[in-house]
Amino acid sequence: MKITNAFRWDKESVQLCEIRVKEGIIIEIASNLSEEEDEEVFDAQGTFVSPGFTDVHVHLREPGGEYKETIASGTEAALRGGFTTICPMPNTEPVPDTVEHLEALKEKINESSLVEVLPYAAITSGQKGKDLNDLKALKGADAFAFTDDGVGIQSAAKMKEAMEQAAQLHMPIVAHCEDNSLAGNGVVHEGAVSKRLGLPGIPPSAEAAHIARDALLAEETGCHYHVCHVSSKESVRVIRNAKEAGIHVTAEVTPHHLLLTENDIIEDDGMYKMNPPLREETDRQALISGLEDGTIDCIATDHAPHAEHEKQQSMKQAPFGITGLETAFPLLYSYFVQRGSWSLGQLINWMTTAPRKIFSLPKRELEPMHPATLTFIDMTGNEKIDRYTFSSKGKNTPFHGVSASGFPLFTMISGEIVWKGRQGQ
Ligand SMILES: NC(=O)N[C@@H](CC(=O)O)C(=O)O
Ligand SMILES: [Zn+2]
Repeated sequence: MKITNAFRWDKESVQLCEIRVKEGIIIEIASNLSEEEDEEVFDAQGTFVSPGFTDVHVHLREPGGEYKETIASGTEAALRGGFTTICPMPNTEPVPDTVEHLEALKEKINESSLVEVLPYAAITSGQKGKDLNDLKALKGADAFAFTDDGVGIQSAAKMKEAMEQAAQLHMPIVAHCEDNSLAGNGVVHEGAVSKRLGLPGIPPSAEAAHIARDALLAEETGCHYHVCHVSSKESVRVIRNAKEAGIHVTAEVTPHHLLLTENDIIEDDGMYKMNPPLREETDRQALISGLEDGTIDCIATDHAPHAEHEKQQSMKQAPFGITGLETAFPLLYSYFVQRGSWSLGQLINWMTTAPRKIFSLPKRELEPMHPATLTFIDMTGNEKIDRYTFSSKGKNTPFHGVSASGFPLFTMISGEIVWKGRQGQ
């Protein structure tokens, strides 16, 4: 197959290109490729082509929470957002905390996923923070990495034990950093908005204290420690210091923490409730500079679908989380790339190469010998985000009605167009 009329990021600028694909693999890329007899031609219609995005932090809810999302609906949302590899978190029912549970989950994934799905296994039994799982056996059953995301591991001793074992297995420990004794029953950032709305707050130290503790444990044990959804300037500082000390720490940031602050919360509205919470403008700026200077390694959506009746409640009642797969690229492209803060190359790197490098996944570059697993993005059109058109069952986004460019037009996996939903919409 010859892909024509596509633009790509070529070192410093966007260039028109043609891509030859044989048996699902990219074999040639040039501004003009020769004609081959009887070759199928795919007209990319002037879209921008990128390797499919990788998201190392999503919630698919299956098994146990199928009313919020299923593997089928979540992976369709991934395709629609341009993601071709996603890593679901283990806060499901049951939790993938045994080989049996993980195997059952992998079977469900084989049956219904539309993209590559690499599931995490939990660190502790039932994610209760008490009994360590058989990490060696879970690695043997292809766990992507270990995490109790959704909840922080409260005991430092338990975290150390997990890291000791993970280090021996050369597997990362991925952490939702939250000290419950500091977070309490908080629902928003502890600050102006928690005061104005009379809601219990979550101080930044609830996150940063865990990161500091765990960075020391990672140093002691030699474990690779990855921090989920960093939200505060204090956390960025702690991670920067840890990296400077040579500790193997990596970190991710979500689009919503890069784009929103507590000031976007006008009233007591469950749609703005997420964990960690939206913080202050100085935090948002620290996250942006942390990403730009390499303190934060990659972007992950923390796609957290919930049912409408759950999110249309007040802050105290609604569950934490917002969806992200179908809005991540357009929002970041429109806000940071179109306005000139980032190059397209930077954004693509944080959503493709960087997350794969953190977790030593096979590279997916726009280069010969790499799989033709590609996302084609419409860079010129502009449309309003409409949560009712989401493939995800979770319509819970605070970005409904926001105008953006950069929506994927089609997604290709190993040379096959597997999604072209936006055509003619
Ligand atoms: N981020 C959230 O607000 N919620 C996540 C849990 C998590 O990632 O911590 C969820 O499972 O809904
Ligand atoms: Zn989390």
